[in-house]
Amino acid sequence: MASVLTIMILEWILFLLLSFYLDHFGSFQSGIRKAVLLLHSRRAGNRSQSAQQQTTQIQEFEASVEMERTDVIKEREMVGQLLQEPNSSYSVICDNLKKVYPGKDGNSKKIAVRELSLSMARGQCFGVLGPNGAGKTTLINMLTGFTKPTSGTAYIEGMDISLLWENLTGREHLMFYGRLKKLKGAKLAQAIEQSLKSVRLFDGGVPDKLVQKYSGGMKRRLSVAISLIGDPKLKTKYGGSYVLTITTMAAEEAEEEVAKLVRSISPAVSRVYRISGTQRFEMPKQEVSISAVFHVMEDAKSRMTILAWGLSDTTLEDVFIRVAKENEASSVI
Ligand SMILES: Nc1ncnc2c1ncn2[C@@H]1O[C@H](COP(=O)(O)OP(=O)(O)OP(=O)(O)O)[C@@H](O)[C@H]1O
Repeated sequence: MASVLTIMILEWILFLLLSFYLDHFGSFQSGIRKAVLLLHSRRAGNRSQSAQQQTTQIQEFEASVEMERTDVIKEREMVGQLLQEPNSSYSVICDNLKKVYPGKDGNSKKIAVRELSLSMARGQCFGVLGPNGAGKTTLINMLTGFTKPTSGTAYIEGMDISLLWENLTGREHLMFYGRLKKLKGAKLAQAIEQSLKSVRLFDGGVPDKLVQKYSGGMKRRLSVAISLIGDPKLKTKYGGSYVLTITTMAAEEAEEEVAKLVRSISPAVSRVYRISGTQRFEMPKQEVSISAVFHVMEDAKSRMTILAWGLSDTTLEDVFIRVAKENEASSVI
């Protein structure tokens, strides 16, 4: 009888401890993680750290104990190898790239990108997939210099991104990317000037200001210039056109007459927009001669009221509007 009672008391103590443990730490698996983490943070003398820091540590710790997939391990090894023996057929190499955003309004810090290592071969089309919040934008922003990595770095054509960006001027950025695209000397200088002008960053000493002094909009315009400098394939495909802008009275009849007139120059003309009497048209260069446009416009001016008109080459803005329109159309389909 005494031994039965002893066993019951022991069981009672055991279950009491077990229920206390589960109540405190949740499930077995996460409980073990948290318990180890708490132990770890206590050892490190972090008793006074806030709950916010603890949450971030939990995130990091859980990430580190998760088993890495074999392809991820292989990629990491590959990057290690490439960093030791540089290979020019890889144009982008990310080496343990990490981004942690600081916590705001009582929220904990956010690990957006966790020690990402990967290599992209030159000419390779590389897709980044992931659910909302997976860190795709943050990765691209780090690679394009809009966000500074918290740790780790990336090499683009062998150049370390952590040495760039905020302490360079707009002109220096374009010089860097122009050189990546094999432009040199006068051609490079010309391409830089053109790019800066096309995104309206040329005047007022703006090209020689540090990018850290640029506003958000100026940075975005610089990134458009960067993406197009030296390799205008994006621009040639969408930009092999003249742009004709004509302003008449804002009356349907006058506007339609102008549209008819412009279509007589080339059937492939397309109207970009029509706003209060101002219409913008695009005409494929191979089908239109500048002299024909002048001829038609002079004739039109003698017959109707043309308040203003102008002919120009496609600007980056036109290219952007066209690409955005095509995207919009394909997403509707
Ligand atoms: N500036 C910021 N400050 C704090 N947290 C941020 C900031 N930018 C992004 N985050 C957070 O970092 C995580 C990754 O965001 P990111 O925008 O990189 O994801 P994404 O994969 O591009 O998402 P989506 O597919 O929705 O565009 C998200 O949880 C997001 O809330």
